[in-house]
Amino acid sequence: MRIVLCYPVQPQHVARIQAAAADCEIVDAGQERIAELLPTADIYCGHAKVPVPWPEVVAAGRLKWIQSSAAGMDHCLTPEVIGTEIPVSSASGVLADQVADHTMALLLGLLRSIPEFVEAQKKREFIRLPTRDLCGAKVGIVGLGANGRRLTDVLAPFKTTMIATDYYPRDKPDCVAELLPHDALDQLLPACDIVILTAPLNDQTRGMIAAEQLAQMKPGAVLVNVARGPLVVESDLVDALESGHLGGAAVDVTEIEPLPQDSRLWDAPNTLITPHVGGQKASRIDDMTDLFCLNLKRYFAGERLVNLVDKRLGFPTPEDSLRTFMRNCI
Ligand SMILES: NC(=O)C1=CN([C@@H]2O[C@H](COP(=O)(O)OP(=O)(O)OC[C@H]3O[C@@H](n4cnc5c(N)ncnc54)[C@H](O)[C@@H]3O)[C@@H](O)[C@H]2O)C=CC1
Ligand SMILES: O=C(O)C(=O)CO
Repeated sequence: MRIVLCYPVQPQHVARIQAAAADCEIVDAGQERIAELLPTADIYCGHAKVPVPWPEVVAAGRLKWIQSSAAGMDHCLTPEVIGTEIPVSSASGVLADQVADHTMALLLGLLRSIPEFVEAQKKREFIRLPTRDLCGAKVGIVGLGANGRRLTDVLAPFKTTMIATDYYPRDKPDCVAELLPHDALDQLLPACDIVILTAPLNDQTRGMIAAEQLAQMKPGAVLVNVARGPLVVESDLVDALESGHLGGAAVDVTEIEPLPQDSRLWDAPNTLITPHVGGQKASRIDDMTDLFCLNLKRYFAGERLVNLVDKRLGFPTPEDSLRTFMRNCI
């Protein structure tokens, strides 16, 4: 069997994968050779950022399992892959701490006017500027998976009131006041001072925040997107910021990445943009390799994969999540 890798492994990671899959040939394709080598894979672990010939890969009939090295599955859940029996597992949970940290950095930076203070600092100006409070705010979280749940832990001490929506509205964390079904967005939006997007990108969520939803948000409310850019219709977001209806936006992800030089978002008022770094983490490759090795052992033992994705939905069910696996291990 041949395992093809497309995440930035080093020799020690390859050695660990080899130990977990003794009889397999391991090929580190990297981004440079993934399009060429994926059709030769029995098992694929990675996140190709270049176009991959999925119809050819599926037609070759060789691929038996995809382990994504990303939590977002939009890079590999093409119609061809969804239409096969090939199991797909996600990296959900591996980056949740960092995405929560980054969300807090964006949110607090925006509310406490940090970019304006940095600008003033550069000019050696010691001036007071208006700031806004996180404490006491009503925060809506759209998507209570690994990232959304970790974010509720981190937000809890800030004396906010949290409400959330999720596709599986169960196991409400104690710190969340209300957990609503995914189609109750029109209840969440008008109620919140801050709305944070942590849902996956799929046919249902693409463009879920457009002019109509932005108009439902409270005047002065803030939108934070740490999920995927296409959840939001970016031109509508810029309109809502320019009109002053929204009080600000913080985005780690944009419709097109890198954000095009001529995008209106660059100049939108009260907007913080980071270049999709929410999941950056010192131990990311080590932790991803841990998850892959765990799943390799389970795969060869004929056991159910951790983070097995429901391909129809595009994310793992709560029962298959890494969170449930970890809870059952304790
Ligand atoms: N900014 C970054 O660097 C990162 C971004 N991400 C993005 O964040 C997303 C979420 O990551 P995880 O929490 O790990 O995924 P996850 O798979 O653990 O959770 C997704 C959650 O969203 C819920 N959901 C699905 N459709 C929904 C809808 N229409 N409305 C509300 N909730 C819905 C699901 O029930 C699930 O609980 C990923 O799909 C990925 O696109 C993930 C990691 C890093
Ligand atoms: O894991 C993901 O989906 C990411 O976006 C990481 O950068």
